[in-house]
Amino acid sequence: MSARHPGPPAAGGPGTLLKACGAVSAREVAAAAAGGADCVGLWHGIPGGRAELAEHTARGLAAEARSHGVEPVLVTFGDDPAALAAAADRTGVRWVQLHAYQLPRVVGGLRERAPGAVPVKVLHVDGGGRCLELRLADAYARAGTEMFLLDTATADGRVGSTGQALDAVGVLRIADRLPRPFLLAGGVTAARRADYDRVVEHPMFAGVDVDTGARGGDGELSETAVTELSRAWRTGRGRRKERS
Ligand SMILES: O=C(O)c1ccccc1N[C@@H]1O[C@H](COP(=O)(O)O)[C@@H](O)[C@H]1O
Repeated sequence: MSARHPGPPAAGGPGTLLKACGAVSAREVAAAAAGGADCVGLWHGIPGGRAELAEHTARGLAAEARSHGVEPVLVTFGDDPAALAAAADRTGVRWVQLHAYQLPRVVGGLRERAPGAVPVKVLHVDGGGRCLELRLADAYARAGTEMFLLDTATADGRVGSTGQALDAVGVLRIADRLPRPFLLAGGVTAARRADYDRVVEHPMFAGVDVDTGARGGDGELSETAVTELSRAWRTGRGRRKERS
C-alpha cells in the first residue's frame, strides 16, 4: 500500500482513502490531486472502455500522479497474471484493481510474478445485497489481495461506473465477512455520505472509490467535485441527510 496509507484508516476520519477513477489526461490527474484524492484510477485492459488508456499513456499518467503525491491504480478486466504483471511493471504502477470476475489464482499469479504489486479485488454486489464472490473472499486474501472494493452489479449485468449506490445494510453484512479492508464504490457522492454512517464506522472500511460523482459538468474529473467528496467522507460522521 502507499506510504501515505499503510493500513486501514480510522473510521471516517482524515485517513479515509479517496480514489478518483478513470483519468485520461494530466489535467484530470491534477484536478483529482488538487481536490485531495489519494489514488487515481487508470484504466488499462478494459476493451472498449471510455477511459481505456494505451500502455504508454498509463505510464505517463502514473508518473504524473506520483509527481502530485497520488498513488496510481491500474484498473483492469485482465485475467492473465503474466500480462498483468508485465503491465504493472511497464507502467510503473503497483496497485492493480481487478474489476472483473477474476479468480483467486489470478491474484496469486500476479503476486508471484510481481511481489511488489498491491492487488485490489472488486466484489460485485447486486441490488439485493448479494455478492456471489463473497465465498471466495478468504481465498482472495490468501492469494495476496490487500484490499477489496465493493461495487454495484446491475440487474442486467453491468459492472463499473453504474452510478448506482449500494444499500448500506447489504454492505455491512458483506463487510463483516471480509478478511481485508474495503473501499466502497457505486454511485458514491458527497450527499450520499449520510446514508453510510455505520459503514464508515466499520473496522474494515478503508475509503471510497468514485468515478461518476467525481466529475464536473464537462464530464472530466473535477477539483471541486473531489473536494466536496473529500469534505463529506473525511469529516462527515453523523451528518444530517442532505438533499440530492
Ligand atoms: O465505468 C466503467 O464502465 C468501468 C469499466 C470497467 C471497470 C470499472 C469501471 N468503472 C468503475 O466503477 C466504479 C464505480 O463507479 P461510479 O462511481 O459508480 O461511477 C469506479 O471504480 C469506476 O472507475
